[in-house]
Amino acid sequence: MLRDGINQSIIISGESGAGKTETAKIAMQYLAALGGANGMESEVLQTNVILEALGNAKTSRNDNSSRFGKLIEMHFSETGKICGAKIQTFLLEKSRVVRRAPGERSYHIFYQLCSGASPLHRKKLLLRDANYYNYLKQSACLRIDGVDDAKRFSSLLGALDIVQISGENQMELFSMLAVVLWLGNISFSVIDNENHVEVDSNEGLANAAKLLGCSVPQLVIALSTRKIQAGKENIVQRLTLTQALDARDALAKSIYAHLFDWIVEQINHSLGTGRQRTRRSISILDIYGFESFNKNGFEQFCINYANERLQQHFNRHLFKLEQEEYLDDGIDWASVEFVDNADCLSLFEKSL
Ligand SMILES: Nc1ncnc2c1ncn2[C@@H]1O[C@H](COP(=O)(O)OP(=O)(O)OP(=O)(O)O)[C@@H](O)[C@H]1O
Repeated sequence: MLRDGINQSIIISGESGAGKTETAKIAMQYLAALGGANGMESEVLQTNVILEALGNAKTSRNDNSSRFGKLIEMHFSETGKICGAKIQTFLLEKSRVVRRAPGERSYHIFYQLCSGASPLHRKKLLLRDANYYNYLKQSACLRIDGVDDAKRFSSLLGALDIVQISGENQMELFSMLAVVLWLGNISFSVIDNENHVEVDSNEGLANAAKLLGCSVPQLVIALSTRKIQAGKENIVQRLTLTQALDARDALAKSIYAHLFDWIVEQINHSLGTGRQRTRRSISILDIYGFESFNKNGFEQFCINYANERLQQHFNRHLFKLEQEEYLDDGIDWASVEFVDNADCLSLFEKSL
């Protein structure tokens, strides 16, 4: 980069468990050692701790599997010292927050928070142990051998401080995580023979509403009814049990995905603000591997197709991919929806 004045990129690809994330970290550590001078390098390295807590999880293949793609752009001064960085993330696996295969875990941060939060945090967040929450206990895997979640939580707090996420923002982050957990404990009762529901009045409902800053009736309306416009009139309809469970899970996934984007924004703010912007950069791309499922050819086709198209995405920035869960066969795998590109969309639809 310094010799030729040309920016460099390192693309790390491979299937899940191949070692992409570890390799990316080693590459970052190497660049930080070469270009370290003003403390910025330790900020850049600490971003890994935060992003792994929020974006990595135990899967059947890898105890620390990245469930998102990451592009980190490290900026250097004329003399080759790190002077800033920018992170872009892609394709967070949202469905993991509400559902996953047995023996796998949700995102590390939930277990870290439940086992490592201080008594004061626990009180403010109305927090219980991980095995109290349906979203966490459903896959019958709360711990990872050799991993101390409480210790990791303490490292996470240190990293959040180093990256200059304020105490107030840290509390907001933890509150929203607690909301997600309490949402999973909200249940519904069927009240008629058309399967319409009302929300059970339990502590999940009360705590989620309190942490969200809304009233219980407001949350009840949001989770159990929908508004339909008929002419000039708004008609409120009760949801069926399936619809209400979907609405609850969609809210949990959406909060988590926004939280993830928000923390990346905060990190970028901290790594970029007031620092010297240069044109010299080395980028490291770490994109997670799609697992291979041998159920049928169509799934394999989608996985291959997605991988191929992902490469093009990063090369040409032509279209946007959005991860969606593939619901109707009960398998929790990542299908891919192509957006903003008629070509890809029509090919994808044809395959369906
Ligand atoms: N260089 C290395 N030295 C020691 N162990 C490693 C190294 N690279 C990988 N491993 C081991 O392999 C495991 C999986 O590596 P890693 O998480 O980097 O895979 P990955 O390709 O990023 O997987 P995924 O796509 O699921 O995120 C690590 O947790 C670690 O135990």
